[in-house]
Amino acid sequence: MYRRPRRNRKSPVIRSMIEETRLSVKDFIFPIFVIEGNNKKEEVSSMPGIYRHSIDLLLKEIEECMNLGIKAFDIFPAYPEDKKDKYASESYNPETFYLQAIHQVKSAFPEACIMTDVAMDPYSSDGHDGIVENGKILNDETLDILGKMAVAQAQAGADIIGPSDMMDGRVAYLRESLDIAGFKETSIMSYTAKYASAFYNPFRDALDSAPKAGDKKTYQMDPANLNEALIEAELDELEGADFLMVKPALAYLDVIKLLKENSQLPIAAYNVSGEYSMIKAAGEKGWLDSEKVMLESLLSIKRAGASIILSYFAKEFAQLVK
Ligand SMILES: NCc1[nH]cc(CCC(=O)O)c1CC(=O)O
Ligand SMILES: [Mg+2]
Repeated sequence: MYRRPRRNRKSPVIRSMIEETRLSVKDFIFPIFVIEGNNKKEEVSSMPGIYRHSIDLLLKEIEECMNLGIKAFDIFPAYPEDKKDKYASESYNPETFYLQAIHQVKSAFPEACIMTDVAMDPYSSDGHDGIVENGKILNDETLDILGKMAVAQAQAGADIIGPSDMMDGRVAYLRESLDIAGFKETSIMSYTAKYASAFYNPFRDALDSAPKAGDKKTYQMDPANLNEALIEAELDELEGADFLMVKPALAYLDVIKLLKENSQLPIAAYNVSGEYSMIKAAGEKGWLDSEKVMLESLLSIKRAGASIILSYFAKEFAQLVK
């Protein structure tokens, strides 16, 4: 035997020299939930270790993360039912607490990178990402609301807006809306290939944003499809997206790899709520070593081709490598 691959595995030093993939705190965007009020920190029941923070405590949380080297955050609002309506009007109300939260975070930490979500669901009384009319989710009529929402978020200080609703034509529409409003430098991270996944449930618990009727299959992609992700990617590139995102991550590593091979844009992957909760739950039961499984899972997402990982594990990862 002349070829013995095991020689390169014989010691920790050699193993670490030949490591092909390395995770860094710089790879991460940490999704964080914000609620109205003061001095509030509520744990999401289906996401142990993940909280909804009022703005004052959100600032503290972000400061802690910044000190750990996490510099990018995706902030999501949880609104009470009485603030929701059919047209998600609260989403672009300049007085609304979410926009204030973005403004305060950006003022306190100008060097942080703040991403926001552009979709109707946290503000929609129907719990859908678009306007619902006779059981249909309207595409073009929804774009106008998304445009107002994106401009309001950019105005509040968002560095990157993340259209997450899978409406057609939204990247072009938002690019134009932002440019006309003078926000030429606001980036767009498109949720390019976002699947109609059962892994989003804990997130919908966190925001109380589950659809009141029906599902999201007429806008989010069928988990069976791969070619369709290429169509979505091509359109988002043409429409002016700065980053392409795949979501969820772990059950869609092939999609991450495919987009990486077919686009020169940076690829992001969203390691979603259910992927987090599964590992946490098995860890709590003592069935898995959740820390090791976390590291292995995050590594697999990067190995597949994602240069940016949105993950609820971001802070824990940073604490671990500190
Ligand atoms: N458009 C809303 C949105 N933005 C991010 C997620 C899910 C994130 C997660 O599960 O962590 C969702 C839920 C959905 O599409 O129903
Ligand atoms: Mg699309």
